[in-house]
Amino acid sequence: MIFDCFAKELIDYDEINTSPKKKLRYSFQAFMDGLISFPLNIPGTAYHACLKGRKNALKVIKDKLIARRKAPAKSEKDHDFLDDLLKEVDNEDSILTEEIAIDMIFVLLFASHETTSAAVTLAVKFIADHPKVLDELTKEHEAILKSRDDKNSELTWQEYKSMTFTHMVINETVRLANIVPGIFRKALKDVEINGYTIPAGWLVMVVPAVVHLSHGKYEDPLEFNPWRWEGKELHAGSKTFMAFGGGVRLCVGADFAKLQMAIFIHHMVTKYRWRVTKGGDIIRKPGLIFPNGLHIKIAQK
Ligand code: HEM
Repeated sequence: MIFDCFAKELIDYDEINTSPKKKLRYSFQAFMDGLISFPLNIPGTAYHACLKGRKNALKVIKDKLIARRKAPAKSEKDHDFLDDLLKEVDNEDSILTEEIAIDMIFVLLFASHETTSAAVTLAVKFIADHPKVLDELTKEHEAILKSRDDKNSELTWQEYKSMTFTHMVINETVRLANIVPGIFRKALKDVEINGYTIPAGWLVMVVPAVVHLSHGKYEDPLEFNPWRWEGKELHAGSKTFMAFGGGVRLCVGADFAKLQMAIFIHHMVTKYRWRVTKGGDIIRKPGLIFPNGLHIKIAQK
């Protein structure tokens, strides 16, 4: 659902009505599955499928771009991110080229869909497993509804900002989830660390899970305990919290992902009750995978 929504907003791509074999999502799936794999490019390997998935996805995006050049959006209603990018490509002073625009859309589709959907799925599971968390969330969100002047209003930005406990739940979910298994940096100069030297030019892979699940950094690190965030900074990365990375390369979609999660939680806890009926096992491949899905029985409150 999240992928379909993104593909529509970015390039007006209709995933639902595309034939199964041509679905962009499957190209991304193959790309993801072989992203961290032995680089053996022969048919049948995950690496080969990964390269093929990337090629197919880039072709779909390029075809969209060519088609849009021929038939630009007619009205504001039809306008999407691709139109904005093409406007920028055509700007004389711009450094953006059509190739960069295609890569950008590819990266956004890749970076956005699996991450947010895995986080939302895990939040559903964690909340179902922890009734006290559900109670606290329900209190927070019902208070928002009660204090509204206009009962028909949608969620407002101010209301979103007031969801302190929800943000604690989101942080705790992504801390345990470690959705992105590794963050990469390059040493620009020799770096001395604990008696070792990382030579200039070396690639460093930071593994957030090592920090997030460390007994030295978090008490009972494997426990889902949103209250551990009480009084702590909830909206920035740090040396002990890097679910969205950190520094200048901090995830550009972090706020958007958290907003999506908060809106989802708002509707879930104010309108529904659910319980897990099947699945919920998790494996890493290297992203989070639910091999048997997460089946829930859901009913209106
Ligand atoms: C729960 C959801 C998400 C998680 C856990 C997540 C996590 C991350 C992490 C760990 C990084 C690496 C940051 C670093 O190197 O310091 C990253 C980068 C990035 N993310 Fe996300 N992300 C999420 C959702 C999104 C969404 C919704 C978008 C797009 C709308 C997005 C777009 C990006 C992009 C473009 C980068 C590359 C930024 C750069 O290198 O400058 N992410 N994300």
